[in-house]
Amino acid sequence: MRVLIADKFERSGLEALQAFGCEVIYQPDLKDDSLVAEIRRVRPDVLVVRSTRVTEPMFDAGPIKLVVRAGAGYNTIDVAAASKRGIYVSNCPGKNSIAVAELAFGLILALDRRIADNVIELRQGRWNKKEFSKARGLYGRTLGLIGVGQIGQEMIPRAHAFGMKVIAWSRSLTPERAATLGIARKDSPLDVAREADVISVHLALTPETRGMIGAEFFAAMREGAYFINTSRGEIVDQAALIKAMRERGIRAGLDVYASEPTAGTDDFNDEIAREPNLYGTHHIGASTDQAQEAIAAETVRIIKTFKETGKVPNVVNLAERTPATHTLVVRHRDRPGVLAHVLGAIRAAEINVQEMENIVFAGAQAAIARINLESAPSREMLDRLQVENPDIIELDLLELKS
Ligand SMILES: NC(=O)c1ccc[n+]([C@@H]2O[C@H](COP(=O)([O-])OP(=O)(O)OC[C@H]3O[C@@H](n4cnc5c(N)ncnc54)[C@H](O)[C@@H]3O)[C@@H](O)[C@H]2O)c1
Ligand SMILES: O=C(O)CC[C@@H](O)C(=O)O
Repeated sequence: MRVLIADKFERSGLEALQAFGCEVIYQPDLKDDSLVAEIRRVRPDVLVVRSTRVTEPMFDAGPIKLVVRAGAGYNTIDVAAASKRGIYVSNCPGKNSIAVAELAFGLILALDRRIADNVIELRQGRWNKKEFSKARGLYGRTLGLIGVGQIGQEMIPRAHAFGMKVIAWSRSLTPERAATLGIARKDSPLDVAREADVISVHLALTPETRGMIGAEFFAAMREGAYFINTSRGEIVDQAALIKAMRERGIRAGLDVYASEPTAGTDDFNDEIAREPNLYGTHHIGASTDQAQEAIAAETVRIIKTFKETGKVPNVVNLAERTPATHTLVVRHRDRPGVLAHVLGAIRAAEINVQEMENIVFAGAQAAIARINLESAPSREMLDRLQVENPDIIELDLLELKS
């Protein structure tokens, strides 16, 4: 199996892939046209990326079967184009969530004590205890989470350790789950904005979350509250944030920006970087040794499983629901030709097959096939099938509940 790695990747992961027989091509600086050209030249089975964008021309350039996002967010991959071609896209959920929560807390503490400004003045040879002695402190304050996925959940015990109360909105957060986590559930992001002293955003970037945190949200925030975003820049309306920083004293800690470069070093001239109320980092949330080792190990597990079983862990682009309306259950003797016979009849009736599985009983004398179909075969067709093939023991048709 040939694996092209088009981003920075841990040595331990490279060695592990080679150890179980993968041919590894490690080209961390490839992107855009140079990546298309390399895919055409190398013809990889698997493409591994971090922030590198994966676009449709890359899928047309070679026989890629699997794209592994060595990280959590996969908005930089054209998942729709992959799905159209039957190419798996997998990610490494939860493997860098502690690192991101640590950075989010670093930003919260830094904003509260204005640590970066302290350091800058000290480096300039200026003692300014008078100015920097003003801080609110975190104890007893309220942290508001927008999104309680893997990272959001890591924020909770850290906030509790600082004596903070936690409130949260997340699209699937139930009151029971909130109670288990020891947090208060809010009905909307705006309810969180109104009640929190510190807000931290931990959403995936999707068409629904793009621009979700905008002017109304910032207007609802408490004057002078802190706003942290380590998820994706595009979730926030940056112009509205800058306005809130200038007019309402909102302090922001950002690790991500809609305009951020994909390369490791580049110019960055976004106006937000010059705002005095911004403490910004360089999309480094996931960049601890621990997190990168864990991401590499998970990437290796995904590729090893694929190589050895044909199955892929953590796939993000399988259909949640197919157009299947019925399941045909075929109990049969485990002999050649039975399933071909059934499938032939289904094809003749012009019925499309969706999912299909065949399980075999101990001793390999009998098996059951479950075939999900886009419409129901007629009773007459089922009766005929059974008469025509003595290896079919029984046929059942189940209607799928919508
Ligand atoms: N700064 C970094 O280096 C860094 C590192 C890891 C992840 N991230 C970003 O943080 C995001 C969250 O990571 P995670 O590990 O917690 O992921 P996760 O999948 O565990 O959580 C994602 C959250 O987004 C919510 N969500 C998804 N689609 C939504 C929709 N349409 N509407 C409302 N909510 C929706 C989910 O309900 C969940 O709460 C990632 O998607 C990634 O973009 C950044
Ligand atoms: O790989 C990185 O450095 C960033 C990864 C991060 O944004 C993620 O979504 O996991």
